[in-house]
Amino acid sequence: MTDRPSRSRYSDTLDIRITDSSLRDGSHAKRHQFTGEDVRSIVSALDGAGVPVIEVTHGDGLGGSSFNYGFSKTPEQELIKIAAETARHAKIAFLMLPGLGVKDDIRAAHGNGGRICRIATHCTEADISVQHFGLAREMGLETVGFLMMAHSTTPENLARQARIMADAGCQCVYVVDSAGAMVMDEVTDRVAALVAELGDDAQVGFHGHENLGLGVGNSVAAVRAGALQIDGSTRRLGAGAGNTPVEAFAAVCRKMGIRTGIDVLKIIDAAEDVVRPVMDDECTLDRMALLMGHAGVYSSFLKHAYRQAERYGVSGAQILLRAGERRLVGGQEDQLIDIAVELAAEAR
Ligand SMILES: CC[C@H](O)CC(=O)C(=O)O
Ligand SMILES: [Mn+2]
Repeated sequence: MTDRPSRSRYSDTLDIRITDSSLRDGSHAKRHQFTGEDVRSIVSALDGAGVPVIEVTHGDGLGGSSFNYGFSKTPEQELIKIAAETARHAKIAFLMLPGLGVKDDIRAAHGNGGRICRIATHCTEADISVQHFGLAREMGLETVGFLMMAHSTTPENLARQARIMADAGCQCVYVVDSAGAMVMDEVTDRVAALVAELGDDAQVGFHGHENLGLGVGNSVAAVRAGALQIDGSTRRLGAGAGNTPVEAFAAVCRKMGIRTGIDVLKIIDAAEDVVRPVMDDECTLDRMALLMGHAGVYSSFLKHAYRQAERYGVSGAQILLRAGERRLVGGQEDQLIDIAVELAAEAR
């Protein structure tokens, strides 16, 4: 990728670039229990199907393995190393949230073969990413910025935050629909605002969740508005109802004449034969997931809400609805416990 990306297509051979996040966003759905063998088999299958970028990290990014977010079964740096040793063509990406991960984690991920550093902040807090983008660029890493919970601010504000990331060295800023709460026009407006603001300074990307069943449709809207990088997860393996299914999106792109470099038949097989057996359950659009899209709740809260509902004998749906009312953001997982305690007290 060059420093001054094309605005009309990703490269000479790709119209857009797809990043598969099954081994990072999918970590939420697996309660962070991926093994080295899971990573080896999934990376091998995705790489063989032509997926150009594969993201591997704890679901909450570097340093996420903790009491608050859930401990990893296998250290993420080991998983990144296995992924980099397995991939023959795909680049390995890793995610970090400043504060949860630290600069030494970026250095370690680079040492283990990670080549794309994706830095995520809440959509109004891009300023906390500045030094991390600086470090990543100094190290020769490709950089991506994630503006999370993008439904919760206006396109204009989001564009201002994207400008902060781009000025800090971010080469592609993503509109991140963390809650799967956006409908097509909202995606179009936000992506278009970032494209207008960033011009040739940085590309624009879109990361969707399926909580309203709109992952593929929203991703198409993003591409139409000028996004050149799109995230998805094979078999939707991601938080909430999962992410935009890569195999479905690749098939839709093929029909629309959008070049992704992904072999549709191979990725369909990988989804069924390799990714599904690793999953505990399908990522489904059930009541809890749909409520998240409806109420604008961070998708990674889903498993936490289930756990606290069971622990305190209260309704998981009520926990999520209150989380939406309070506009909780990523990092406030502990407040789900407070809500569950409150609901239990109210029921007495
Ligand atoms: C780092 C937490 C989160 O899962 C990032 C992400 O994928 C999102 O906000 O959707
Ligand atoms: Mn996500």
